[in-house]
Amino acid sequence: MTSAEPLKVAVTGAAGQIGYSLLFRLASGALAADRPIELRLLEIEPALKALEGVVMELDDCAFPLLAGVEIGSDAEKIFDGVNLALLVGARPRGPGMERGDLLSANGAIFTAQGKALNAVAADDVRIGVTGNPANTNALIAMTNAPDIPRERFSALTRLDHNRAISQLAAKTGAKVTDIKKMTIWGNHSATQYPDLFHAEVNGQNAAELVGDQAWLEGDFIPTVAKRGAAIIDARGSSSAASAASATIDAARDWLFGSAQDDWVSMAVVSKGEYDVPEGLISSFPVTTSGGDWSIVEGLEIDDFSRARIDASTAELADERKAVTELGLI
Ligand SMILES: NC(=O)c1ccc[n+]([C@@H]2O[C@H](COP(=O)([O-])OP(=O)(O)OC[C@H]3O[C@@H](n4cnc5c(N)ncnc54)[C@H](O)[C@@H]3O)[C@@H](O)[C@H]2O)c1
Ligand SMILES: O=C(O)C[C@H](O)C(=O)O
Repeated sequence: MTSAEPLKVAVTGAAGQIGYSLLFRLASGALAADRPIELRLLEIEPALKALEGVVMELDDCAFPLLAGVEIGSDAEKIFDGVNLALLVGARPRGPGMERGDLLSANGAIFTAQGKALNAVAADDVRIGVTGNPANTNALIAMTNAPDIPRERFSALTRLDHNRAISQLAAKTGAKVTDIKKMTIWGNHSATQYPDLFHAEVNGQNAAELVGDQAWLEGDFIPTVAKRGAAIIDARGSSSAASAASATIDAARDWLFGSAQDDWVSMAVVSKGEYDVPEGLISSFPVTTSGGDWSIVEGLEIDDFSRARIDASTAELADERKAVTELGLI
């Protein structure tokens, strides 16, 4: 496709909270500043009226880059020819729930959407899953789309990555732009492992600079891993604007490339890297270029990190077992 052609971007759950932030940023050029965009918005039938209202608002912004908007509840129509599918639509958790509690409620959405993408998406499609439990939903969609290369599926851990950068910046007094090579390993859940041992602050190793293992274990890791729950407690509903922002960060870097001197966190299918069981969609440090990601290899993993990566990937293996038993994959 030539760069003058609109990028066709599907968003599911478009009438939801995240959708309300995401659509306006997509349409205003946050994904591709010089490329027209066509939005394909999928919702369940009862939410289509609300979605019509959101489309009126999109119209009213007169966004120069917005080349068209289509809405509907038929996934095969909405996904037809899409270059990017952002799968956001799923029920959020409430207070006291873990994201894994949503497996049976949300899993079935991703079998149907995986099949529809398999049937009608563009050959170059990339699929980013934000709806929770994101890693296992991405696994379900990937397994139900056998003709789409497995590398085209990713689950969102960029929000966790951004949260970790923000916490480290606050601790060290650095700017967020001074922080590089942050990594989130594992599941987008409370078992995730935000890793400071490879992160850098102005080129200096972050764990050494902080020099405070008690803060790292007792403050930094739980604050990042439980941030979603803290926001639910404070706001009464789950993170939305920050989730939309991270969804765009992740898609932009995937499609158009990440910085040469840095890496980002993406949950992608494992080929056994860092002893993460093959076939799980687990978060890794990745670089991106030309629409492809590659896992940063060769990092030394000490016993502390190993135990945390293993705990989170064990949870992912349990989730895979659960959705296998539910007949979703
Ligand atoms: N990975 C992350 O970092 C991250 C961050 C925040 C939220 N989330 C998750 O994103 C999801 C959406 O959150 P939200 O706050 O926007 O929720 P929301 O309830 O406000 O919106 C979800 C929307 O999805 C729609 N939907 C339900 N089933 C659908 C289907 N089959 N097809 C299309 N649309 C469908 C609903 O009608 C609703 O409008 C939740 O699962 C939430 O937990 C993930
Ligand atoms: O925590 C949640 O349930 C929502 C989201 O996954 C988040 O991390 O904010």
